[in-house]
Amino acid sequence: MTKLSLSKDKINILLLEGVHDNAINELAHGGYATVERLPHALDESELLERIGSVHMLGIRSRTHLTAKVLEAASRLFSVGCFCIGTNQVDLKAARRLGIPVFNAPYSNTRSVAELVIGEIIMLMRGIFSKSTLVHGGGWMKSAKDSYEIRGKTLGIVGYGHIGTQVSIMAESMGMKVRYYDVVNKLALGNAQPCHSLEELLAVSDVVTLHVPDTPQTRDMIGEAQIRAMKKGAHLINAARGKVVVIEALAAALKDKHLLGAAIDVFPKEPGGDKEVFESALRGLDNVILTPHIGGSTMEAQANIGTEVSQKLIEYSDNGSTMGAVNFPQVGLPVVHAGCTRFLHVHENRPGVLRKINEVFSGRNLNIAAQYLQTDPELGYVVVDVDGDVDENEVASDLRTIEGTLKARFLYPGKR
Ligand SMILES: NC(=O)c1ccc[n+]([C@@H]2O[C@H](COP(=O)([O-])OP(=O)(O)OC[C@H]3O[C@@H](n4cnc5c(N)ncnc54)[C@H](O)[C@@H]3O)[C@@H](O)[C@H]2O)c1
Ligand SMILES: O=C(O)[C@H](O)COP(=O)(O)O
Repeated sequence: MTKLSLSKDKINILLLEGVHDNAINELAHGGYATVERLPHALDESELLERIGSVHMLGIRSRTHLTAKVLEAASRLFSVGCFCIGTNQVDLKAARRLGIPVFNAPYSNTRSVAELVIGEIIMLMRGIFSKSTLVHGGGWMKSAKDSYEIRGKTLGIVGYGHIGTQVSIMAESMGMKVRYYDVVNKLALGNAQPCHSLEELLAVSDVVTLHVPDTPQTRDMIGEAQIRAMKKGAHLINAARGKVVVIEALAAALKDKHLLGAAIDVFPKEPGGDKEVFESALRGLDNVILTPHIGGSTMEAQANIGTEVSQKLIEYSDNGSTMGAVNFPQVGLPVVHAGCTRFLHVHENRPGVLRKINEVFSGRNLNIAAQYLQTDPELGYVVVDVDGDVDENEVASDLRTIEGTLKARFLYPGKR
């Protein structure tokens, strides 16, 4: 019979991209010691080779989990993105396969916000080009194109976790803050909303982007938007690379329409540290280029390591999907004493719940507790059943119900 649940020592965990030690420690503390950690990302073919034996996978922004990889992941039951962004995962495919995806929605927020604040000052003082000149033995003592940030206008596109942090810090340093968001957001401090992106671009001395990668934000800052910015303004992108059309930005920097830019994320980023970084921005004056390190601080990585592994453990131990980005959210108490917990993920269609209950009533099993959460497409049911029960048999029957995406029980050792 197919094994439908495993003891913790048989749960294979693969962590990619140098996830912090805290993740390993937290997992070990939770009883999960079969962990392999690699310092780098894997490409699609490497993932396809290895994914078949993995039960829990941890990645950061460089690992792309395509539908093809997820479909080959026959044992995978959860994914942890040890970062904020989840656009590198085909979330719909993961849902369809009954795999919840977790992330750390704000553990590196402060790190990105601090980097942006530093960059605003560096850009407006032209520090990067001046420093490069001095490194080369040059000397150019001048105030030309050097400005205080006090009294200048910062335009924030995307007033979410990071955007609002930047807003508060920038105001406390004397900047005026304007922001644009597609959702109505509470203005913090004296920040003022703009009715359109165009309005924000026209009034800002520095524009900083903090939107996710979505079909709506792809190429959001192209030729027309860059030319709509004030002459002599600066652009910062520490959000996602595909938001800015790099060639249009490079042209505007070359003809001095913009005086500077700080770019941390790129439409095409090297797959590893040994790959050469190619970009039209390389070598341009007063352009700070960083290798996607907005969230790469010791503090952020440590916090993320703990936060995401806790979510993976909760789901594995308990079935809780709180914090999953692609799944109905079910927060669960510990399993009722003397009970077995079954987890069932299914397409949200009429009759599934009835059939699930029939599997238990048909065996004269008493349901001690039941938790259900659905969204328009997906249903997630957790059932605690009293007394002696042949877990493998019940789980097998649950799997035969039409519309089932995943069914398993919590291994007795986990209770
Ligand atoms: N450089 C890095 O290392 C790094 C680190 C952390 C996060 N990030 C990226 O930063 C981005 C923002 O992160 P966050 O935590 O602030 O996210 P968030 O979800 O808290 O905020 C994003 C905001 O953008 C708004 N938004 C969405 N689409 C928009 C549109 N078309 N126009 C205007 N506003 C729009 C949303 O309403 C939301 O308020 C994400 O893409 C994340 O992946 C990068
Ligand atoms: O989404 C994020 O949190 C950032 O892009 C950071 O990603 P990283 O963990 O790959 O540095």
